[in-house]
Amino acid sequence: MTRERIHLFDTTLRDGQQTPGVDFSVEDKIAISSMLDAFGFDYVEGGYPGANPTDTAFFSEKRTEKAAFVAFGMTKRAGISASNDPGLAALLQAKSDAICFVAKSWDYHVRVALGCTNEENLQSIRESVEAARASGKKAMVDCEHFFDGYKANPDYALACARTAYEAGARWVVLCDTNGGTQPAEIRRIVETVIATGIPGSSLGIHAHDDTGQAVANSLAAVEAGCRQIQGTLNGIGERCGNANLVTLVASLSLKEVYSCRFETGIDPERLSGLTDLSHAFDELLNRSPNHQAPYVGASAFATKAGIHASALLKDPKTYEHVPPETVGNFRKVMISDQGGKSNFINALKRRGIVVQKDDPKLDLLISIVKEREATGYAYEGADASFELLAHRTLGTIPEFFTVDSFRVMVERRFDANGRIKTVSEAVVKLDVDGERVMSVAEGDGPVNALDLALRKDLGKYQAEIADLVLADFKVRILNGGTAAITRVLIESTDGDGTRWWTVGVSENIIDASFQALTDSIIYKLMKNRHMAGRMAAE
Ligand SMILES: CC(=O)SCCNC(=O)CCNC(=O)[C@H](O)C(C)(C)COP(=O)(O)OP(=O)(O)OC[C@H]1O[C@@H](n2cnc3c(N)ncnc32)[C@H](O)[C@@H]1OP(=O)(O)O
Ligand SMILES: CC(=O)C(=O)O
Repeated sequence: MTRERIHLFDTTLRDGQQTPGVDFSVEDKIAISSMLDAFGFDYVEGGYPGANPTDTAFFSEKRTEKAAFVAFGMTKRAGISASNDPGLAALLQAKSDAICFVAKSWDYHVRVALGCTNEENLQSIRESVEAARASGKKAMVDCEHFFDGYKANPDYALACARTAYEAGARWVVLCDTNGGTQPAEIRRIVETVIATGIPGSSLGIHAHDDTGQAVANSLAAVEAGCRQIQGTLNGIGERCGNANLVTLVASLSLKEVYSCRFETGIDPERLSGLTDLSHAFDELLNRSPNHQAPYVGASAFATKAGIHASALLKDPKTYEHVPPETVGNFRKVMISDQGGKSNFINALKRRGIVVQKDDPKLDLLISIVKEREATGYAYEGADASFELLAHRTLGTIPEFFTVDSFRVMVERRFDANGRIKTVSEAVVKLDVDGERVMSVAEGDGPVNALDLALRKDLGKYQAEIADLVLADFKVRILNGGTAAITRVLIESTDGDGTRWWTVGVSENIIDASFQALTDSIIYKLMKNRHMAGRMAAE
């Protein structure tokens, strides 16, 4: 059976730019448009030339190779001709393949926001589309507030869509601008539009996520006949965002109900790059990826529940709706107090530690983890500390060094110029293979001083930790008041780029930090001996 083509229209650089806190530079736009182009989206809407210097500069060149490069802007203003409208002129001059006009399709908006007559608005739509086509560009019309407009005055909303279609718009896009329309309404209204004679092959859907249903609304529109979907990477966009194209690409490709009927322009081999695309975009925005994002989130294929882990080990299909690798994600069975034996066996196996289900040491390890988690440890986020704890409990770890004592001082004093200075100094005494080692270091703060002192002299192991770097340090206070428990998570990295996380918990922040710091060093020494880090290296 031949499949119908769904055209994917990305508006990350236009509607995505309307997200509070998001502000793209020209360089950002260049980088993002090439990512979108390479991934295989059909249309890349780059912004609104003429509205601001960034967008005008961005449209001074065509920025895509395969995707159609689209400029966005409003239809000509009422009361002036198309040839005299400066906004329209900027759109026509932009180096784009197509123009996507935003047009009012709710008579209430025509009256209140535009202040012109319904007929004048239809004329603006018609003449704008004709002007775009006359300049050799494809025209599309985003019918703003189409669904709300249809509910208020169906004849007028339809007249706007029809005017765009008859003027030669390649796509007439039905917009749920305020994002409140429900999937059943979308389906019914799209079917009605098609019944009036505008074919689904010319209709698009632009859904906002104000009721958390932008993806569902887009799919409902496709089921009803629309063949273009507008959306954004990771669903960014005005207010609650736009339809998430990352989710839509995955569902259209992997869910049989869609994949047997439809195909997109995205090469199936690209699908395994979906997680990377989503995360690379977040990197560019300088924000952490959403762990619970469908398909691509770090938790999308993660479980910490023992019953789930047990079944996953027998067959991953038991708790996965699609194989994680199809979208470039991976399965993660975490260690936590929700876990039973299977969870632990699996987690240990991935670290190269083999233990039998009936081994009493396994029961001991499970009870230690559960006890420790009850006191504030969190091994889900501290793989390396978990691994060390397992080795210690199973008796498979060498004793590299022992800590005799440490001391940290924080002193506030005047420096030689009479300025107030706070100095931290740490002293660490270790036993390394029978040799007593004492190190003293000053640091920016007490934890920094302690870290420097601990790593200053590790006797015969010193050269081995030369490339160890502390990448991140997170402190969490677990209960309020002066007797609060502190959890410290430390992220470390080394010369080969491996990253690992260690944890320490104590009523004293310095003590909690010291535990996490020593775990990090011991893990590094284990790793150097190929006794650790299997999972980190996978
Ligand atoms: C649903 C959406 O997301 S639509 C896209 C919304 N995005 C943006 O607005 C971001 C970019 N916009 C801008 O930078 C500015 O609004 C500009 C440069 C486009 C226009 O700026 P200004 O000329 O100062 O107008 P301003 O922003 O104050 O108001 C919009 C004007 O456009 C008119 N207008 C709005 N939509 C349309 C339309 N579809 N067709 C014709 N005119 C329109 C309004 O009636 C209003 O006219 P008025 O100035 O006579 O009251
Ligand atoms: C055009 C657009 O962004 C909207 O109607 O939501």
